[in-house]
Amino acid sequence: MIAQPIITVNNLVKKYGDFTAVNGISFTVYEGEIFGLLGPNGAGKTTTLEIIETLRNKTSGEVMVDGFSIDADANSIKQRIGVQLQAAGYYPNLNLYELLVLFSGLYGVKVNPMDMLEKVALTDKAKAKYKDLSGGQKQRFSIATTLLNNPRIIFLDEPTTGLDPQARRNLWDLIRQIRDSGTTIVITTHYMDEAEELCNRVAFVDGGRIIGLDTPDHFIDQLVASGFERKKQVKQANLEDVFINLTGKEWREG
Ligand SMILES: Nc1ncnc2c1ncn2[C@@H]1O[C@H](COP(=O)(O)OP(=O)(O)OP(=O)(O)O)[C@@H](O)[C@H]1O
Repeated sequence: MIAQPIITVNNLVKKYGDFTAVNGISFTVYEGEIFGLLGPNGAGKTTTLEIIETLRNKTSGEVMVDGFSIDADANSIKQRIGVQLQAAGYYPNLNLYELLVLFSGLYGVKVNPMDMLEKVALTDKAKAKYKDLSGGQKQRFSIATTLLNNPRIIFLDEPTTGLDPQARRNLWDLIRQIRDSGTTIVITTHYMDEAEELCNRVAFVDGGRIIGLDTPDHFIDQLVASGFERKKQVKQANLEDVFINLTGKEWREG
């Protein structure tokens, strides 16, 4: 099957006054892939995502999402994408079940909150408040909210930052499950092991430009072929493997 483009970004520019945060970025995301935007702090990743999500205005360039232009059809795009809400949007007096009822109402969709919680292994937390969840549970709940409108694409901005090794790995499984069920995923991360593990393709962004775009395997093979060698011989395992081996793989936080 030929991969179909689902997001095309063409020569995207975003200026904040005199400062150019995004400086002529172009890339295509294909249906059904996990696409990673990688790069140092301040590279322009979040700005690029927020423009694609129709949450931020661009200065110039073209963006098409699932056949719709961000200029002409922002509302159609909003209906087809899932975006993580800022934690501030989680009303403190409502429990997870009630929050999902509220958000699905805002989207104008009918969902069974327990089905959504089951997708992210939080059914036993239905009556809990968001603030009382662990870091991993908060991230999983936030991912559940992106799935409410049965989106074609979800956007995850640093979804595993601050999580312990088990919680990260469990979140990777969840993200892969979502991809395997047919949803395209665009993700930013500062963890290269995560990008290598999850992403079908990655774009490196630096200074508002894309400086490389390929599969993780290709990037690594090319670097090795160029004669690159690690300074220190790497051991067969690392401290994270020790952590997982000692503490187990199961979900720790309920
Ligand atoms: N509203 C704003 N006004 C002015 N400058 C901004 C604004 N938002 C972002 N910037 C600047 O634009 C640049 C790109 O920011 P952006 O958040 O897109 O980077 P990022 O790649 O997502 O970084 P990080 O990895 O730290 O999240 C940064 O230099 C940032 O300070």
